[in-house]
Amino acid sequence: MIRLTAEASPLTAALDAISEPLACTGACTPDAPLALVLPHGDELVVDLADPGATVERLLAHAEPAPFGDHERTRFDPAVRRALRLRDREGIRLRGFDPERHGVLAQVEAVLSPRERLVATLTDVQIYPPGGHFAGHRDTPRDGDMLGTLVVLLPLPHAGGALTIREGGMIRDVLGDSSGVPAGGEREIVHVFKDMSDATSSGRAVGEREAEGVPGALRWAAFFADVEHAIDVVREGHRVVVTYALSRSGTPREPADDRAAPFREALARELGGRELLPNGGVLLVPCTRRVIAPRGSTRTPALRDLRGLDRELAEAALALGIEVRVRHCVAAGEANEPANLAVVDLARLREALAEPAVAGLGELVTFAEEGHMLQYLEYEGPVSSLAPLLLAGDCQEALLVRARARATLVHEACFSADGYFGNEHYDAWLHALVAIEMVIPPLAARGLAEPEPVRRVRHANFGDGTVVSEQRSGENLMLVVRFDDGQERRLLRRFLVDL
Ligand SMILES: O=C(O)CCC(=O)C(=O)O
Ligand SMILES: [Fe+2]
Repeated sequence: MIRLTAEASPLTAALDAISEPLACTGACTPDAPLALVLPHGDELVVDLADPGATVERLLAHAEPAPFGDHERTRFDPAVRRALRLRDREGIRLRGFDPERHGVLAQVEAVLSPRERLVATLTDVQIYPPGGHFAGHRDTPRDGDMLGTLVVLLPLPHAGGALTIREGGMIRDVLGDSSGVPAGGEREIVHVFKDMSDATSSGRAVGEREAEGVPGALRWAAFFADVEHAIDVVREGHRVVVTYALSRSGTPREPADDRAAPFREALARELGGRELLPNGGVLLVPCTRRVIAPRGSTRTPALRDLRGLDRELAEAALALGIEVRVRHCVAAGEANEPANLAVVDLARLREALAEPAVAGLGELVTFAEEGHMLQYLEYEGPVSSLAPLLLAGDCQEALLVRARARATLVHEACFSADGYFGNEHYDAWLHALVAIEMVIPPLAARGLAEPEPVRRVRHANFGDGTVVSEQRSGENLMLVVRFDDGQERRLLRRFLVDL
């Protein structure tokens, strides 16, 4: 029977205590008059004294911005109403550079502590009054994409907050230019209410308040697979410069060892008898999706893991444990059926990597000790959560982190405004994965097998369990805990084996 260690386990407790931010924000001051330098040399000056003329200049070079609806590029103002500069390739923002201003280092510290990032300017977007962008994830451009950096130009506008959502919470990360405080959160109603706790550790961090600094640039960076949206702009024009953040392959020295509490808890568990005594797989669903090549059955590599997921895998490796990464499908958990997410199978199929879709079966609800577990039957070329849940006598354990649970459940209950990309997808997809930690049996961990339980019977005291044996001269004495709760020391010959 699967062991659900979601609540009680010291391992889940250690995991859930680790903070795992989805985003970070900050502000900085330009070091030259701001201008967008187009590839052929034209400059679109950002004149803070004359925002109207600035916007006119930008609009003269703009075209409607589309969005990605799976493989299609679409225009629909109900989903996205925005413009973008036509000459996006090779454009530069004079007065600001993510590396030079130290923004990249701040972003790395939060989103990629162990690998340097590269920022590539991808878009300049103009949200006019009424402009907005519905909830979406940023379409992977390649396997190295990690996140998105958004830099808000200091032009006056109201509304247009950038919000990120995961597990049913919306978090404001970039308010409007009047300085709506960042970090506010409100609940959205159409997804799991009871998942709200699961997101509490996902604070946007690092906000250095830009208020009072005229012309300051506010920025936000987030993992590309985090669902985010731009609220309706009520007044003025909201102009942002966006950068793709990609892994560079250059290692980085992390300031702190975030995974240490997990590594220490796992080391303790490995030294005890509770964790998978016969050996087995400890399955840890990931919080972040990985980017998988479309149509490929390739097993994701450790390096494909993002954020804390990778650090957890490395923590297990450091203890000499074999670690693998596998695809998985959505699973949900609740204490009563009414709280289970309504899984929209059609939408879920669309969100999964293609090889996984063929194997999707029926939605199954599973109850164990008053706990409901919902999952999808799955038979496919890549392994998933479902066969694990179906295997009655398996020695595997599922370690559901609060944050990963929110991710998995959220994946299964998309909002009414859909699941879009910021461009159509082509070769790459976001895919849900889990880390498999292969736990050796007790003997291989240097822990002897537990003593077999020995039961005995006494004519007067009834049945009991042998606690220890003692020699007393010629006599063998047994200490027996009888079923009445009493422990008695008796001569061996007055006891019969059961
Ligand atoms: O405008 C923003 O703040 C972000 C834009 C965005 O989400 C995108 O281009 O994908
Ligand atoms: Fe986006």
